[in-house]
Amino acid sequence: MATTVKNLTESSFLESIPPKYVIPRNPEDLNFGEEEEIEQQVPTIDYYLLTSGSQEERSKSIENLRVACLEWGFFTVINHGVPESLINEMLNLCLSFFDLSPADKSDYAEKHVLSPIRCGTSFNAAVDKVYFWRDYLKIFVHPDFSAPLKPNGFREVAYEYCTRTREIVKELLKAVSVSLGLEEDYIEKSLETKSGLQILVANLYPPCPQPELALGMPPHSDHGLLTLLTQNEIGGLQIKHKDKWIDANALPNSFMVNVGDHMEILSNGNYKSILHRAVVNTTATRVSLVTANGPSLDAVVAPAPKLVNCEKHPPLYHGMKYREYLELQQSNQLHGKSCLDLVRI
Ligand SMILES: O=C(O)CCC(=O)C(=O)O
Ligand SMILES: [Fe+2]
Repeated sequence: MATTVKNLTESSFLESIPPKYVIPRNPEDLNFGEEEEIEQQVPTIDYYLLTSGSQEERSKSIENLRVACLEWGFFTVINHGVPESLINEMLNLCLSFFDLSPADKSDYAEKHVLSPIRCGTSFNAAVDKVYFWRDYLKIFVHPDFSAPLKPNGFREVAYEYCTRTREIVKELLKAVSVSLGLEEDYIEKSLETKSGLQILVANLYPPCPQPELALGMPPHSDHGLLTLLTQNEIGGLQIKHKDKWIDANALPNSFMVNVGDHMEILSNGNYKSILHRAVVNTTATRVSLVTANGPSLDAVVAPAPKLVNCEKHPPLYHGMKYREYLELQQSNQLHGKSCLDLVRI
């Protein structure tokens, strides 16, 4: 297995990064390190008002969600009801997983991209031309729940965490359906999200001696419908908004949510998946905790017929089975929206 970033940084004192981690700069990264401070404008969705508010509050929240998906592809969810203690426990257990010995992790190391438990470094070390400053653990947690045997307690806490976040996604998907002018249960029914794929991803970004030369994750969009992200107190997520990279600074006890490629396809391009990346820093280890929430693996995802009208709104994407898309995206280098480009008409 390729050396993890954690081992690289802990085994000796590093003054510079190995050449394999130096990211070639391209014009889209010109403002690297000069991100605009406009995080206060990132839309916020109050989950309590959306799900338990009055009819008027729900309608207003759905309208906020529509604008967030349309103009940003990204929003922050507050008042979601998941206890902070559960989130912290999950973050700590992920850190403990990365601390396990190589022998304890070997069963999961660099497995096939559709294996239920997989850990490794970079994005896909077998194909990455440059390595990213990131180690990861990816677990399929729905419709079948998997979990590593160690550390102790991981299984129980992950089960609870994933159940709670899936409930939030279910409610958000209903609201997104309505915001697109579809039946409330349209996404649930057409993409069989009751048996939808949920993947829990833990990302570890150890301190990096030359953060301006490396990236934790390259610019990319996510597969699936909605990705929920939380992190320890260290920031690093950036989103591309109106052609500029901006820091996505989390509000306390919130989830950052991004629109995934399959939402873009289903909405026939009305809601675009958002490009994002992770930057690293010299001083602190960052851990981010992601749940990727998608259709059923066997669902064929295509634009909703109601959003297609041959003259004004022709279909913009071919249908493709989610399993095939996922395998394609995860097996190749992660690069912008290159996977989505393959299904664009
Ligand atoms: O750690 C982050 O901020 C980004 C993680 C991410 O984009 C992903 O896991 O897909
Ligand atoms: Fe992502």
